[in-house]
Amino acid sequence: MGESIVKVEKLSHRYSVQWAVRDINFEITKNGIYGLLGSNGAGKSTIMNIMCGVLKQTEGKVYIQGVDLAENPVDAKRHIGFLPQKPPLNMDLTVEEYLNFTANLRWIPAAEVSRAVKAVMGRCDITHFRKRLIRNLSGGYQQRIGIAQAIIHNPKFVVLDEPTNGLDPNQIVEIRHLIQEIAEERTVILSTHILSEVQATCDYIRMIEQGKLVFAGTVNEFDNYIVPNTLFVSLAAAPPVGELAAIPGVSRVEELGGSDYRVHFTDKRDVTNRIVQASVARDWELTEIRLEKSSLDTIFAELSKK
Ligand SMILES: Nc1ncnc2c1ncn2[C@@H]1O[C@H](COP(=O)(O)OP(=O)(O)OP(=O)(O)O)[C@@H](O)[C@H]1O
Repeated sequence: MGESIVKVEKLSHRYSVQWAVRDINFEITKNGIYGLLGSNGAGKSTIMNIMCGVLKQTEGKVYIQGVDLAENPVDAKRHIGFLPQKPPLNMDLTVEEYLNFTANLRWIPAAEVSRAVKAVMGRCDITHFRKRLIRNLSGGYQQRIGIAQAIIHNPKFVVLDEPTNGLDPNQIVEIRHLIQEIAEERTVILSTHILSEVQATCDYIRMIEQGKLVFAGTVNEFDNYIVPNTLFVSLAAAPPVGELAAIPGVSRVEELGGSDYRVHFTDKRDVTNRIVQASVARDWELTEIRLEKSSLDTIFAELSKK
């Protein structure tokens, strides 16, 4: 096991009377991209704000590189870069003015500010916009500036709260790419409520639901853990539903209207083959067959059962 990058111990947080986060424990010892996944209101921002020292927890401990965040916030924060859900941009500054300002906030020595700003603008591919007012840039570029301010002091640990939220599909691809680049040298934790976002960008998943940690592992482990168990099948020459249900391995068939069916199964590979073979043999005119992806709600329901 490598050195501890982040350790969260018995973390709980209460806003007035309601617990938003309850008894969260995890440790990160390997570099990579960690996805903090959970539906809206699950507690992701609360955990991230606490891990970055922006919100003081009700109970529990957070250690960054072994430094207790509550006891030595200045030391611990030198290792943290944070992009909150609402990027802290000053729209009336130019990109360069704003990054100079954030470099000072991050205790970069005066003699090194200009070099650090230049380096981070190059890293985030915003150098050509350095003289532009932030308000005049697109959402994707504003998000790049948000990421630039988070890494200007070269932290080991970067926290990005919903970094692709509100961006268009092209901007999402570009920001994901940038996140993957910056994660080559450091640990990144990002939050999202979109499962495909985690699958596209992350190496590891921490899943939170109703303030509790319900899964911690690699993206592959997550995909294997939550195996979909339904197929969508479309048959132009629809057979009596009993014939489909009689195929070995099929546990139940739902009629979705027209020529569409949802087939519940116990073994994916066998059932897919058998449906294709039966369709050819009996002229059912198969036009579509695909695994149905589990929604976050279904996954959460499955995880709660395990
Ligand atoms: N300042 C606050 N005062 C009271 N309750 C709050 C406050 N901030 C968050 N909450 C509540 O705490 C719970 C967790 O919220 P949090 O913002 O951490 O969730 P989230 O997973 O980040 O959701 P989202 O994706 O919608 O931002 C929610 O029930 C939310 O309503």
